Amino acid sequence: MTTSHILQARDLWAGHGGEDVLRGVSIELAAGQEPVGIVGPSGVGKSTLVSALLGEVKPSSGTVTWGGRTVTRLGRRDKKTFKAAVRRVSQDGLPGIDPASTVTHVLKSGLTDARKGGRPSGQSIEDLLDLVALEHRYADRPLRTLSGGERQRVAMARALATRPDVLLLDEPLTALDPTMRGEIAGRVKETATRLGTGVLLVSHDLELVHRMTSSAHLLVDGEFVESGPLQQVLAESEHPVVRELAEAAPLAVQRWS
Ligand SMILES: Nc1ncnc2c1ncn2[C@@H]1O[C@H](COP(=O)(O)OP(=O)(O)OP(=O)(O)O)[C@@H](O)[C@H]1O
Repeated sequence: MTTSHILQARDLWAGHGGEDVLRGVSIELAAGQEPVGIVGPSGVGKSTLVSALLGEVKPSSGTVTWGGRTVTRLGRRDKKTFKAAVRRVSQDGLPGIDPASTVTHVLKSGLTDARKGGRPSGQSIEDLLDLVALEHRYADRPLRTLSGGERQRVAMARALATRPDVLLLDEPLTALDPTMRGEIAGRVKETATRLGTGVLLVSHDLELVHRMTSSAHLLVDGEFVESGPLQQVLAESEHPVVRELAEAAPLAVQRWS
């Protein structure tokens, strides 16, 4: 039995090269929670927040904790548990992985992470391919032969292999065409609901955020300037940057009833 912990940032200030990008962000993520979105213009710190939540960027002030422990100071054993419990899928798909690796090899690494982190996932390679609508014949394909969108789907399947408590999705489906993006988003949402995985979705794609999450934070210059159901925030906010986003939003998101 694995215990599920809360991943929490409190009054987080963090950035790069001694310069803070995030200025006092607080957020809580946990298993069983409704998916949450983060929306904001380019360069406001969305990816930095995800990196800080994973302990890759150290706060200059404030805290990021998992089950009450500081994520940058987890011991070896807790790190393995954390790695399986909190998973990221980024725009890059599968950075740092040998392009000659097969899809099966990549997915097995996810299942290994699950085992090392004490999360027996019980899923087969075929189950994982089904989650992201990839045919089973993809199992033997080397990564270098996959399209960008197919790689992103393999990355998503690998992240789901541990049945994580929290999934951090940082522009995870940008390489997919809109139809496939909608299809995979639907499957991920359904899988996350079934597994009780809490999802944080960072995206420029307002339609995707609207579709996958029930509430969103609007991040501007490193601060959450609005939070709530995306349509409502876009309709009601008087913040000038949010107004700009609202005016550029697709009609399906602008329609507020
Ligand atoms: N490794 C790094 N070293 C130095 N500066 C960085 C680094 N990573 C990000 N930054 C800077 O931090 C700021 C925030 O970047 P971040 O990637 O978090 O923004 P973002 O909101 O995710 O942007 P986008 O929507 O364009 O992906 C930017 O000004 C960026 O140039």
